[in-house]
Amino acid sequence: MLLDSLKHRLIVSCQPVTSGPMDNAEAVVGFALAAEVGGASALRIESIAYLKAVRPRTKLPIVGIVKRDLDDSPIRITPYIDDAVGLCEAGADIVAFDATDRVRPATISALIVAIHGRGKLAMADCSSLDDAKAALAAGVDCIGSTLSGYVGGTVPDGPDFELIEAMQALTPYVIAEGRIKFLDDATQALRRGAHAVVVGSAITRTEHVTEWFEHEVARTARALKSPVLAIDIGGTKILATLITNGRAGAEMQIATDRKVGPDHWIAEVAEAVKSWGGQYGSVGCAVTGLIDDGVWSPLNKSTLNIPERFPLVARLASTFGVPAFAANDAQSAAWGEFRHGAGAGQDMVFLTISTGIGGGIVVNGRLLGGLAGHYGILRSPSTNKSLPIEDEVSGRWIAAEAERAGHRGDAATVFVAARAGEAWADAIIANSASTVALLCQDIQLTLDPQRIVVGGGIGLADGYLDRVRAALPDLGPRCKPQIVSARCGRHAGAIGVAELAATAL
Ligand SMILES: CC(=O)N[C@H](C=O)[C@@H](O)[C@H](O)[C@H](O)COP(=O)(O)O
Repeated sequence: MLLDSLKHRLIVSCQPVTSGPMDNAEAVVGFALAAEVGGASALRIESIAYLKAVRPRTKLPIVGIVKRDLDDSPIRITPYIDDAVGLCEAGADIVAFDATDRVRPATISALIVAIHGRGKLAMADCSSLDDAKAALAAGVDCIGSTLSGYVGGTVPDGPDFELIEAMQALTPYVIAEGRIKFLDDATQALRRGAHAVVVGSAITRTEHVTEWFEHEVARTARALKSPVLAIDIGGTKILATLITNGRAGAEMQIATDRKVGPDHWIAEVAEAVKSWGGQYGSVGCAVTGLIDDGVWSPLNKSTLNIPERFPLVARLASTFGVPAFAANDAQSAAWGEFRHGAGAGQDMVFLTISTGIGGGIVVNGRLLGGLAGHYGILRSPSTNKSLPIEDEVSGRWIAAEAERAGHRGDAATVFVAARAGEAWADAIIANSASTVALLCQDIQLTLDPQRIVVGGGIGLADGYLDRVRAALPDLGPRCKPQIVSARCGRHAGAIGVAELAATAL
């Protein structure tokens, strides 16, 4: 039957926005013929008049509907028997009607009798699985997800894939319809079991499509010109800066008072940037530790002792009076490098090697959140399994090793000594670099990123990355990580979190 010929095919709904400039037969016929040229397998046409205009111009099957706004019923699609009859007579092959469980002028059974009596197929536009069950029990030939999201409450953004998937248990003739806007929506609908897919607005409602683009363009324009207040809270210092489109403007820095907590740090920053009030529209905060749903928890209390589950985003929003966003600092820096630095828009892993080790992962153009990239606390099989890897690599470890070798000083002094040819210092740096080399190799073998971007005081110390590259195991050229130096410097976290905030908010 006709429905079988529509298996895995595209149906284009050509419905002008009522009273809009396209609300005339000529425009509807134009859209219908353009859809046919483009390869549509069927059309969905609204109103008897437009169906009569389209019918003689194409051999494609047509799903016909009549839309009405009734005073005494919320039923909008083909509410009356006369509508169904008129559509059949105007040449519809399938007549679709509102099958929602609401006060209605004509029963579902009566509509089906009228449609089947004229040799046409009946399609139930459903809002739920219960609608679909009732319509099938009454004898419809196919069911659509058309009205999901339109029977009360806020209309969701995307298609109702769950309903589409669940409907398959009832019949093979499930038509995915409603808010299918992107190529991926259409293919997903088919993968999740739809028999055919209807696209309307995204193809034929130029007013809507224009609006979608305009909205995004205006949003981006706002983001590009309005600075974000970016705050980077680290174990030793707090940096606040105004970031506009990846560039740092005014900035201030204060030492992190480790004896107090986040409420105090936020209050301190608010006081220090008071004069910037009114210049920014949102705040982004990069922090050491874990951010889940705007809530901040420590991962390593020795880096910074913060309470469990601190409501960071809520506190920032109430303190600064603008929408707020927060992310882990190394993940933020990864995003900063990806968008404006050495990542160059390629899939990458970022490592910051300084007092400890942090990291972030960008895969398929998306920054992974949660725990992803917290390499510092990894217990690597290639190193001492009982210790986090940062305890065999970082600035703290380098200084501690130096002391064990009888040389007091910080990591920088060890680098100076190594450059001066001191064997003890050279051995410590070589050890740290070879552990990082193994980490980079493990990263390459798990994620195969296009580049590994390394930053941080140790990572960017003169000659360090060359040592890392030299210490990579020889697994052949295909397995070799591309290790490059970070470019956003100390602003990487701020730049990244500002951009994440601008996008998320
Ligand atoms: C809810 C309702 O009245 N839906 C109508 C049903 O015919 C049309 O307005 C939609 O355009 C059609 O379903 C296609 O959906 P979308 O335009 O989202 O691709």
